[in-house]
Amino acid sequence: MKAEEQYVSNSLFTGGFNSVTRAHLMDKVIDSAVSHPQMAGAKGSACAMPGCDGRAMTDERGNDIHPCECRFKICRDCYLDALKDTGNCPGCKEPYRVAGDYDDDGDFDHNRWLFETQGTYGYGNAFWPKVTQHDDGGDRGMLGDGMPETSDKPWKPLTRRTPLPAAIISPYRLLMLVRFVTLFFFLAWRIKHPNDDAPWLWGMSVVCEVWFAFSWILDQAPKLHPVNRTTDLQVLKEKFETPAPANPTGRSDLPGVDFFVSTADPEKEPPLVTANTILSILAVQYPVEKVSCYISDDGGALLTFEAMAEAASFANMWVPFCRKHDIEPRNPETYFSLKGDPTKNKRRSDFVKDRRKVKREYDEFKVRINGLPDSIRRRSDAFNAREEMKMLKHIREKATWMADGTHWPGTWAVAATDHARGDHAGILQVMLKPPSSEPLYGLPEEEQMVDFSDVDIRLPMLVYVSREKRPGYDHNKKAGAMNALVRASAIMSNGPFILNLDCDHYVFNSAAVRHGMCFMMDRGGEDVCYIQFPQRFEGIDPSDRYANHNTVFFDGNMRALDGLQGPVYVGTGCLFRRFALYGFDPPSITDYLLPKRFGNSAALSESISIAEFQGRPLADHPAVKYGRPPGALVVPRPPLDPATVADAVSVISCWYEDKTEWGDRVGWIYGSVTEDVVTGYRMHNRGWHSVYCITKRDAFRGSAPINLTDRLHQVLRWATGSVEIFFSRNNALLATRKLKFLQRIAYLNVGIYPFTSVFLLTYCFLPALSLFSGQFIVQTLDVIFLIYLLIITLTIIGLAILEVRWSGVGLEEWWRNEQFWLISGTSAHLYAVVQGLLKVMAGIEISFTLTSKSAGEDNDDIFADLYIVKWTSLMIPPITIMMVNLIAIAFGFARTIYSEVPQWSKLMGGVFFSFWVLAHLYPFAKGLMGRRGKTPTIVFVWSGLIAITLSLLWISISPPKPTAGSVAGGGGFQFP
Ligand SMILES: O=c1ccn([C@@H]2O[C@H](COP(=O)(O)OP(=O)(O)O[C@H]3O[C@H](CO)[C@@H](O)[C@H](O)[C@H]3O)[C@@H](O)[C@H]2O)c(=O)[nH]1
Ligand SMILES: [Mn+2]
Repeated sequence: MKAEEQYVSNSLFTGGFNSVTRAHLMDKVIDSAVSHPQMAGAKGSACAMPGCDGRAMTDERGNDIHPCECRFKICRDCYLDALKDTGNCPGCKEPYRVAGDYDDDGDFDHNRWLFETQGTYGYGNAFWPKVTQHDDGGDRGMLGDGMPETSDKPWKPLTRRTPLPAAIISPYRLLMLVRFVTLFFFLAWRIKHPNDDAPWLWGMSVVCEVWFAFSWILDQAPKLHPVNRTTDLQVLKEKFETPAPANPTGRSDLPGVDFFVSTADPEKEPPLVTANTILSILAVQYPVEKVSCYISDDGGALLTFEAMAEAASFANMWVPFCRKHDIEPRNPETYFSLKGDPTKNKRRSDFVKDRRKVKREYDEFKVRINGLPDSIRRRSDAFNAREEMKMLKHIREKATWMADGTHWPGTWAVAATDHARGDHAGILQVMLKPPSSEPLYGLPEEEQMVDFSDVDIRLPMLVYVSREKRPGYDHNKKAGAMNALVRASAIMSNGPFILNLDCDHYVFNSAAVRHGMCFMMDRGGEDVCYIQFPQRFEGIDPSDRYANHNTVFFDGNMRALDGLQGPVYVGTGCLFRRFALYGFDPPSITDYLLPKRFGNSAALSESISIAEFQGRPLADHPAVKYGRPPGALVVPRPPLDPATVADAVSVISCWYEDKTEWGDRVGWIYGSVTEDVVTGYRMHNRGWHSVYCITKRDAFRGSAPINLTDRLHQVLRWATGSVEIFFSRNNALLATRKLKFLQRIAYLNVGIYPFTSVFLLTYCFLPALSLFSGQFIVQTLDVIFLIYLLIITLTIIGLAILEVRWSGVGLEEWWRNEQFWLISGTSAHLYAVVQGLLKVMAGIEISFTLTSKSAGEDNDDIFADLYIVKWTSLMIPPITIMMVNLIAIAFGFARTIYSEVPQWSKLMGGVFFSFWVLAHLYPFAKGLMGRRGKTPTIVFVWSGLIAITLSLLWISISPPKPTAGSVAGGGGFQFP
C-alpha cells in the first residue's frame, strides 16, 4: 500500500475522450529540489541498485518503502526500469506483485483496480445506525442505539441566532409601511394629474416612477426580518475533539472538508495570487487529515501546474511556521506586507529568527514563481530544438515540456491539436499525498532550517485538476469546472463538506471553517445546504469609487435574507453540504435516496450515501432528527491507490456529463454566467436553508477590479447572468412552494433588477428634455404633491438611518452605492438586458469575461490600476447623459435670459434635477479623467458652481414678471 501511495503522488494521470487513462511516473515535478515526505519527487534514502545514486522511495516519515516483499531498497527510476525490463524485483528476482497493473506506458485498467480494491471513499466508516421507534410512537429518525446519555451535562448549542432589538426593527418596519402607502397615493396623484402641455414628458416620468416603486418594494420587502448570529468554537472543540466514551482518544470527530479553488488563465490570474490562496488553505486550522485541497485549472497551463507544485513545496516551511507561531493571515504575501509590529502577541523566543528565515524563503519562492514563465519557455525551446535535431527536419509543433523532459499534456504555448486551451486531455496530479492519521513532528534546528520538533508538519492532500476539454463540447465555464471537482473529489476524499474559493479569495481567518462547521453540526444543521461568508476585499481605494466593497449588499441584503430562508450563494467563500449539491431534498426518511442520474461512475454513486451520513450533525439532542452518533468519524481514511486516482480521471472527462443531470439538477447549475445565484436558488427551492456567517475577523478576503472598465464588465456579467435567469426556468415566479414568499421576492428581484436600467436611462434624460422643451413632468404645483414628496424623502432618510443601525454600513457607503448604481444602471445593466434578449431571441451565446486580478505588486502607487482607462462601449450612455444634461443647462439659461417672460422657476427645477443626475455620475467622470485628470475635475465642479451662482444671480436681479397668458392653466405657479 505504501508503494502504491508513493506511486500515486509521483504520477501525473491523464485521460479522457479519445485517450485512455494513463499514469505517467514523474521523477520530478519542478526544477527546484523538494523535501517534504508527502510531496511528489521528494528525496528518500539511497537506492540499492548498483551504480545508481538515486534515493529510495519513502513513506511520510522518511522510512523506506519496499515495493517487494524482500524489502529491496529501490528508487523510482530503477523500479520503473525493472518493471519495464522483466517485471521482476532486482533483489529477489521474483515478479513484483502489483507492478504490472500500472505500467507507465500501458493502458491503465482502472476498472479492474476498482473491482479489486473495495474503496471506502472518505474518512470514517459508513456506519448506519438503526432507526429506532420510541415508546411515544414518534419517529426519532436516525438516533442510534447506544447514544451516550447527556442528561448529566446541560446540552450546549454551537450557534445562536439573535433577532435585532425592537427599538430598531419596529420603527424600521413602520417606516416601510408609511413609505409604501405614500408611494401608492403619490402614484395615484401623478396619474390623476397629467400635464396636458407635455403629455409625453408626463407619461414617460409616470411609467418610470411606477417601475421604481415596484423595484423598491422588491428590494425592501425581504428586509423585514434581519438577524444576527454567533458561533461558539469552544463548544465545537468540546463536542468533537475532546476524549469521551464514544471517542476515547479524543481524535477529531469532525467531518472532512474538500476545498475547491478555481483558476482559468495564468495571464489574468497571476499564479502567485493563486499560490498564496493555496498556502492559506493548506494552513487552515482544521484536522489536517480531514482537509483536502483541489485546484481546478481551466487554462490547462503548465505555468499554473508548476506554480502549484512550488506552493506545495513552500508549504513545507510555511504551514508549520503558521502553526508554531499562530500566524494570521496565513497568506504569506499579505502576512509579510502587514504594517505594524509583527512581534505583537508573539511569545516564543525564536519567533524573530524563524520569521526572518521564512520571509527569506518566501522571497526566494516568489522569485521562482516569477521566473517560471521564462524557465518553462527556455526549457521548452531547448527540448524542441533537440527534437528537431534528432528528427533532422523542421517540426511544426512546438511542445511545452515538463521538468522531467516529457510533453505537458495540457495547453502549449503555441497551441496544437490536443494541446490547446479548449482541446486537451484531463490532467490530475496528487501534489501532496494524503497525510498520515497520526501527527508527524518535524526535526530540531540542527537538521532543519527552522525548529519544528514540536510542530505537526503534516500537510493536507493537494490535488491539481485540469478537466478534459474538447472542441464541440460546452464546458459550462466555472460551473463545469466545479462539477468536475465535485466528482473527482467524491472519489478521492469525499469530504461531506465543500468550501469553494475563487483563486483570488484567500483564507483570512484560519478558523473560518470551524465557524461554518458550528452551523452545520448544530441542531437544525441537517437542513442547511450551505454557509455563505461575506465577500470582503483588499486593495480598494479608500474612497471605494466604484462601490467594490458592496457593503450595502453584504451587510444589508444578505443579513436580511439570513432571517428568511438564507443568503444567496455568491460564488466564493461558501461551505456546502455535499449532499445538498447532489440535488437531493433536505433529509427525510422516505425520499432521500431516489435514483438520480450521476453518470456511470460506480465509485461516485457509492460515495454519495457516505457523504450524506458523514455530513450529519451530532445526534446529541432529541431535536436532531437526522444525526449521527459521536465518534463515527474518528477512523482513519484508507490510503489512496492508483485505481482510485484513475477513476477520478475518468470523471473529469468531457463526455462524462452526457445524458446525466449534472448542471441541470446536480451540482453547480448551468445556463447562466452567474452560476452562483442559480445554484443557491435551486437548493432553496428544494426547501434547504442557508446561513450567513459573519465572523469578527473576516473569514476570507479577495481582490476586486478597481479600474472602471473591469468593474463595468464585471457588473455587466452579473446583470447578464440575472437576465439569463429571468428568461429561464429558474425564474422565481415559477418556484416551488418550498421557497418562502419573501425569499421568492428576493430571487425575483435578482432576476429583474437589470430591467430597471431601461427606466433609469429614460429618467436621466428627463431633466435635459425639460430644459430643452421648457416643459415639465407636472403642470401645476399642488400642496398634496409636495406633502407626498416630503414624506417620501423623510422615509428614505429614516430607513437609511435605521438600516445603518442594523447593518453597520456607513451612510457615505450608501451614497457611494447609490452613485455606482446610477453608473452601472445606465450602462452595464442596460447592455445586459440587450445581451439577454439577444440570447433568448437569437440564441447568441454569452461569453464569460474573466476579471483581471492585480498581482499585488508593491508599486509606489498601489492604486495605479485605478487610473487605467480602457475604452469600452459601456461608457457611451453615461457620457451621453452627462453631456446632454450639461448642454441642456446652458441651453436653459440662454433660453431663460432671452425669452420675453423668463421662467426662472422652470430653469431652477431643470438645473436642480440635472445636478441630481450629474452628482451620481461624478465618480464615473472622475474615473474617465485618469491620473492627470485634475483639470477636468475642476472644470466639472466649477461649471456646476457657476451654473448655480448664475441662476441665483438671475433670480435676484430679475424678479418674475406677471405671466398673463404665458402659463398654461392660467395663473398657477409653475413647478418643474
Ligand atoms: O471558464 C471559467 C471561467 C471562470 N472560472 C473561475 O471563476 C472565478 C470567478 O471569475 P472572476 O472573473 O474572478 O469573476 P468575479 O466577477 O470576480 O466573480 C464573482 O462572480 C462570479 C459569477 O459571475 C462568481 O463565479 C464568482 O465566484 C464571484 O466571485 C475565477 O476563480 C475563475 O478562475 C473558471 O474556473 N472557469
Ligand atoms: Mn473575482
